[in-house]
Amino acid sequence: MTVLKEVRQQPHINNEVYKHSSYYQGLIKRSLRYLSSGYPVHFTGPSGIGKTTLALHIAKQRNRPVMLLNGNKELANEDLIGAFTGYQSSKVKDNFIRTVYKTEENVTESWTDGKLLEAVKHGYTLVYDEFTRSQPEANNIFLSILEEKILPLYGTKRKESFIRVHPEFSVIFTSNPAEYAGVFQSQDALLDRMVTLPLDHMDHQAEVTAVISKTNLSRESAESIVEFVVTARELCESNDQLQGPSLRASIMIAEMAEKHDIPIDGNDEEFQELCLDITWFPLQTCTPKEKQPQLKEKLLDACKKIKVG
Ligand SMILES: Nc1ncnc2c1ncn2[C@@H]1O[C@H](COP(=O)(O)OP(=O)(O)OP(=O)(O)O)[C@@H](O)[C@H]1O
Repeated sequence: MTVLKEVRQQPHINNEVYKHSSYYQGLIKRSLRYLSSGYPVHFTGPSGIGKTTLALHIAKQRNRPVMLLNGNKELANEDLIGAFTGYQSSKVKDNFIRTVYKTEENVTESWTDGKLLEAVKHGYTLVYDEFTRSQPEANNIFLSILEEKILPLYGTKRKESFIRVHPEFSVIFTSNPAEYAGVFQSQDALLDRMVTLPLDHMDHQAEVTAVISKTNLSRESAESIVEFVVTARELCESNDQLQGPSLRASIMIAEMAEKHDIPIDGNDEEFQELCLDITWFPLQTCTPKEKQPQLKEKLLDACKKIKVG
């Protein structure tokens, strides 16, 4: 199970993108409103568009400890609630009177709280990333949390049968749409209890700001890279959620060029290779086979147009 606990050390999130975008400011304000009214928020959209970053940013605004939980198909109730993890024994030897030797041994089972139990008990903000990757059975527990505000402790051999959810506890879910491989169809009942906000790729300016905030590149360089990636994205023919190269592609090209002193110049062979390496595969996944040969040419043409300075 991949569980990362972020309690005191909150992840550093550069919020330049959100600061300068009225779209994100509105989204953040509304999300915080839903969360503070007890409704979980769910960001859904294609890979690499910034769902997790946004969820963590919003979680941080709530001024409660933030816990990040990654969905995966191995996630089980004992990871979420907790489990008895072994035995603790203590032994007392009493030889105070020489002729009398007394020993007393106590054995108790030791319990470790699961991540969800900890978050629910102490009122953390939980970011449940890619929750649809977990088995629906594991996610069922969220129904009681969201509806009855209790966390049932079934199957744990604990004396109490449930614990009450802390009033400050809240959850932000993220997911890629259900068509993605390896993702389980999420339960309707669970989706019915959250406010689902579909996200799409960032707009051009927001994407440029994100690239600048991740590198030391000039605005002009970031603009050229994003322009190329957006052109590549627009070449994508599929209507489903596999939408070609994402913001991640723009950041990768920018970081690689910066780190390895590759000139941001469409006539430079190394830069052309970089453009193709980063965008070709995601583009291929959303293009019919018969159109793929021409596509490489189109990508290269778009890359060749880049000239900074
Ligand atoms: N506001 C932002 N400012 C700067 N960089 C950002 C911002 N949002 C996202 N990024 C960067 O874009 C990349 C993708 O972001 P993120 O992982 O949040 O996307 P995602 O939609 O959750 O992706 P996936 O579905 O694959 O998990 C990361 O490198 C992240 O740091």
